[in-house]
Amino acid sequence: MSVEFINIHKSFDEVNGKPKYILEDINLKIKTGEFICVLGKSGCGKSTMLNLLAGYLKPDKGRIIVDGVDVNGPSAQRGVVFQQHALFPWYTVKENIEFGLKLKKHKKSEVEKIAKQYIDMIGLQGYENAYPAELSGGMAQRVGIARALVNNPQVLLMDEPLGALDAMTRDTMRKELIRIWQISKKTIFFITHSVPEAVYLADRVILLKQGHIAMDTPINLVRPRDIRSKEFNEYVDLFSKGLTDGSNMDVIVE
Ligand SMILES: Nc1ncnc2c1ncn2[C@@H]1O[C@H](COP(=O)(O)OP(=O)(O)OP(=O)(O)O)[C@@H](O)[C@H]1O
Repeated sequence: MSVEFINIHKSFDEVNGKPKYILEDINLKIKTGEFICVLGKSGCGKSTMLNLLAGYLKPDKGRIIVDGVDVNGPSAQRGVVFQQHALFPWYTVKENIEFGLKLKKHKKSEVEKIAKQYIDMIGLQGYENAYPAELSGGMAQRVGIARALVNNPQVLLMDEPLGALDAMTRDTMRKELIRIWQISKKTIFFITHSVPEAVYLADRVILLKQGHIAMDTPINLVRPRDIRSKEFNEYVDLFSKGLTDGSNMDVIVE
């Protein structure tokens, strides 16, 4: 599904009777199946953009259009994965994945078949009956991703989904995510603080700065990407410079 932000303005407060815009005049077109990474300093409005697209927030002005239809609230077409995977601790891996489907009143045999398909996709065969407390952070996050995928959303919204993981697991999960994306062909809107993560994952990087799109840059590198290559690191330098402007930075440059 394609996504379009048109003239989006969003404020939470007013200053001297005027809205204090967190996002101001955001215009962005995302193609079906495109992997977009949004980079930006803390507080620049990344999550606000994601929450608007998810339908959790309403813009002051402007429209968000998904495949020709205005976003007016949350929809199963748009699956969300957060940094904290929010699994039900009292449910097993299989039950957590089945939960969303059960709500839609599928047949039991169908629910089991779909859950199995997603357990295979995330490589957790053998852990079907494990509880979240028995899983590593990376495994739990994979369950979180499967739970978002199970309703077959056409757009996947990911808010720092790998942020809480250690460096090695994070690296594995990036590769895993590319594999899942290549199989499922979803449109992905992915927020990160990590410049190399954005360069590794994205078809296109959007750099947000003080509520504006400061850069909108395609990554012209074949996959799988070599993080040690000169070209990869030229992109990392480009976005790092774009973010810092010589000022104090809170960006991870691994
Ligand atoms: N519900 C809300 N009410 C009031 N202010 C809010 C609300 N949500 C976000 N803000 C403010 O909007 C600004 C942007 O927040 P947002 O969470 O979008 O930033 P972010 O770029 O995702 O930051 P981070 O990288 O730290 O998650 C911040 O100044 C934040 O305090």
